Amino acid sequence: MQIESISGLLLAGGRGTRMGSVDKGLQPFGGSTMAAHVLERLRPQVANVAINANQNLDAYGAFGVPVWPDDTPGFAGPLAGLETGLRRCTTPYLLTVPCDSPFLPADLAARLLAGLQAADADLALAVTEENGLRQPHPVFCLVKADKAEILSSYLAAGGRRMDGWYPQIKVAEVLFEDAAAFRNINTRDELQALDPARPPRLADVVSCLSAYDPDALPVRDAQKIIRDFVAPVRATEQVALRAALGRVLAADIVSPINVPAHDNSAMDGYALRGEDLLPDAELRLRVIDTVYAGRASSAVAGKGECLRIMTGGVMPAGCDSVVPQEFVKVLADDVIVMAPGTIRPGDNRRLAGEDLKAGSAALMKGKIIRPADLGLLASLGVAEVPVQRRLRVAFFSTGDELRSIGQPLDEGCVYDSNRYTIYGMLQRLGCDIIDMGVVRDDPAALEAALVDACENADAIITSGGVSVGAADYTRQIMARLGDVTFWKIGMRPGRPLAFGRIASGGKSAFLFGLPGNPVAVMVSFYFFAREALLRMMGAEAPLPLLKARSVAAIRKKPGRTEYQRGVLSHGADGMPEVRITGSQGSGILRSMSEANCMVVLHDEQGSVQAGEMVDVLMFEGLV
Ligand SMILES: Nc1nc2c(c(=O)[nH]1)N[C@H]1C(S)=C(S)[C@@H](COP(=O)(O)OP(=O)(O)OC[C@H]3O[C@@H](n4cnc5c(N)ncnc54)[C@H](O)[C@@H]3O)O[C@H]1N2
Ligand code: MOO
Ligand SMILES: [Mg+2]
Repeated sequence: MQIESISGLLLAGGRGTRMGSVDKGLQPFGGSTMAAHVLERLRPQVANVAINANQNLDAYGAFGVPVWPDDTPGFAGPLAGLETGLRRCTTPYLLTVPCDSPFLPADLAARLLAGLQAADADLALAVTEENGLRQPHPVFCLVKADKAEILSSYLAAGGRRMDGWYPQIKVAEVLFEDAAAFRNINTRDELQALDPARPPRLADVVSCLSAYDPDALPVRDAQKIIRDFVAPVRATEQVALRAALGRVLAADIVSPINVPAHDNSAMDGYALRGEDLLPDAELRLRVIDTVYAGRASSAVAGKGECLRIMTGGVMPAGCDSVVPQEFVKVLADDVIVMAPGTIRPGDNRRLAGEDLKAGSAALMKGKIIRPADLGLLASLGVAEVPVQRRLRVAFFSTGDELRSIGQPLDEGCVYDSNRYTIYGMLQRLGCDIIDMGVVRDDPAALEAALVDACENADAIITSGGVSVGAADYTRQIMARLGDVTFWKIGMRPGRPLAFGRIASGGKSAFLFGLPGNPVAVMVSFYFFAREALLRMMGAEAPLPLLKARSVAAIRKKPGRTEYQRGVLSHGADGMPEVRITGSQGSGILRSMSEANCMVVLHDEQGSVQAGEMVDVLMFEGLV
């Protein structure tokens, strides 16, 4: 075996000066550390692994492999690490890799060995070609272990250059096509930018759009950015079956049994052998036993025999069909007759596993559990189910003019209604809510509220202050706390929207800064926040748009999406029809309350003629 002849050495002995004198290998990366990533890629390629390190020896020791500091003192560079490794190497070859190149090729050892052997060399190093220039990577090298002496005398003479001892040995270069695999990470910025566990930035997500104008953003682009940016919360919990109602299933549920477990009767009647049925003559059968649901019979029906059977009773041996009792004549206690053509073979038999087969997926991960699902799970005997942990959503209203219920309504003030509509919408989604009340138009208060929310919630919903008014501090503070962007969306109502992620105290939360107007807040919630929150909960539940006939003409300009409050009912022909209700001003909550749906008039749509079909979103049944 080739692997058996090679030992691996992770070079982690540097000072990491370019990263601010930190130990590079131990820097967090991709959910662990850079060294852990390199080790993971190196291990399968070699017989054994060791680490060359000069600081934090305990931390490196925690990887469970030998840790060797340089024999040559004074941070003499990677060559000192190579020397240390060669002297301790117990196999014919030593392969070195640096601790700051986490993407190293999976076939590094095999290809260097092939190159070394083909050239009958003592050392093989990796090279790549970038823009026609040959780029050597001398720290990715495979060396014959018996060259330790030569290297030691070079070091002892004060030599430090990686290639300084090449004249004394035979060196082979091995060309690798994938230059990116040798990328090394030198600065904190590179560390962040290349970290596979790094959450995307809004700028990354936005760059996927062909055209992006934050001041004229189409609804569907805003929805796409939000969808691509939010990430599901990973935590799950096990709950008792009833407690799972409305929760999001965290794993597929595989049926442990057939449902039903046996072939059984769908009718109260007589179980018989289909082959006994006569096409054109009356059939007379002898009743040999009775089968009740839950009490099977051991009797076996022979030719001309049947069993009385109840709905749900297990089909007796030999029988494959059931005739309902109202279709037969009972001649005596144990004799029935039936007319020809009353049933066909196989009728009224429910097959084992016709509901669910053992081993098949009964429910898929990501499903929001409804009453039917509870029943289905119960039919499998499942007592507990894994669900996503509830999403924690903090929300508050902003504005000096807002008063809470119970406070006197001072001049120029309004009662805070947004906190109640948001409460209702979040409750229906099944979130754990943190109601943070009203926050004054004061930068310090606003910042404190956002920081508090960020540290305690997965998502934050605010209302007000995202437009351009003089007291709208929200924008500046949100932008300061994280990666937040402000949009003017091509829609009515709900034009301004803030969206992003803020961070504080090592925690982060997705932020939806909804506009203050009471109808705009609801429309923005339903058409932007709802799907994103569901996605964070691990569920995909696109808005269920239906079609209805518009009773009257609706004026509409193409080029923006309009959400009009509507009342859906049934027309004279029984088909659904919708009429627009009340004033459509974005502060008029009464018409929102009167409505039972929203009429959605899309970007490209112009005015609607009476009788034309339009999309509607029903409020009832909407999570
Ligand atoms: N010059 C411009 N002015 C406005 C624009 C614009 O583009 N240029 N956009 C308008 C649109 S559209 C909307 S929507 C609002 C959004 O404004 P804000 O998000 O900054 O919200 P506020 O100014 O704080 O409040 C607007 C309105 O809503 C009432 N409100 C706010 N919060 C509540 C609450 N919790 N309960 C009840 N009512 C609330 C508030 O009193 C205001 O009347 O901006 C337009 N202006
Ligand atoms: O569009 Mo604003 O959002 O009019 O209320
Ligand atoms: Mg404002």
